Amino acid sequence: MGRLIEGKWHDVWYDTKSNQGKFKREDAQLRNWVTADGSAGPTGDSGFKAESGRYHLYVSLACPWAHRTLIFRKLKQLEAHIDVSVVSPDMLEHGWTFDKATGSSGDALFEQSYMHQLYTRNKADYSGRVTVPVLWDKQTQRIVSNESSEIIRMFNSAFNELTGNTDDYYPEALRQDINDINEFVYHKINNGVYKAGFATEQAAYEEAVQALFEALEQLEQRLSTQRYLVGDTLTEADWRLFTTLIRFDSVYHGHFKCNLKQIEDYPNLAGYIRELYQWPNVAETVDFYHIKRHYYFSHTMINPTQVVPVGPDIDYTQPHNRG
Ligand SMILES: N[C@@H](CCC(=O)N[C@@H](CS)C(=O)NCC(=O)O)C(=O)O
Repeated sequence: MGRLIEGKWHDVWYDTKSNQGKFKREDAQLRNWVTADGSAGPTGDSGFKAESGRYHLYVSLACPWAHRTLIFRKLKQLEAHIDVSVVSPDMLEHGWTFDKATGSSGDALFEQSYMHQLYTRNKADYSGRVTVPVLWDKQTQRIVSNESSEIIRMFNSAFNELTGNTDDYYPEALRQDINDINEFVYHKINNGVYKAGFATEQAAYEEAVQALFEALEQLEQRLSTQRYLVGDTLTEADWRLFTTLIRFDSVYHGHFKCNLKQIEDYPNLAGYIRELYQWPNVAETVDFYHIKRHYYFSHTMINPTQVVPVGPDIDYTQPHNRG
């Protein structure tokens, strides 16, 4: 794990010392948008028109943020239009790699060894973390975006004319409600598990775990009276929650010490993740080998032996019993 400083790779862990042992996530820096006509999106430059074969998606199958983009690629039938490279689950001194011997598909575009080389290809003197997912533009040879929440919005609508798929996971009428629940889920759950897992002081850890489990209780209640996070419409908010919940019992519960309960202990949440897991084409985006291997093997300051646990053994194909 490390970061680029003016284009040079440095192998450093997150700095929690200056922040009372608390993990603080940095904002993604590369924030352009693919749009149907190539006009500028809410941020960044124009010139990224939705075209078949023009964009390439770099992901880790372990990463919950990258996982969102893989799900949207399936839901919106973009497989024929956007190809993918998968990094190795092992993220050690070089950060994300394309080492085929340890589970990467290889870098389909440039046959590079390391993800940080893609960032310096985009900007030679780049400074910042080298994260996945990344959406790359083959035409301008630039990174369009390294922010998953925005990549899924592009996938949701920009390519509709190409695919003919007009399913909408961010419908106009529900946007305020979706934004509100996203905000809650992001801070308390998606990033909440990381705040617990990467905390380096007891108080910081306990604070994060309390907030996380209070939030899970609230979601369990919410799903007792409605099918999805925003009423009875499945939206992006559900997919954003799903990628954290599906990793919870396998890695966050043990590795990140989020162990007051498992998701399996919450009847509504347990049924809900099964329903989403069983959604057409979604199960094939879930790879528990990459998920467990990445966290337990890469975070050597949390798990120095790098031993990956065998369990838990959970059947997500069981009936979800949600009507
Ligand atoms: N805001 C980003 C966060 C992505 C992110 O943090 N990805 C993790 C993998 S789960 C990563 O690449 N971490 C490497 C690092 O922080 O150095 C997004 O949602 O796309």
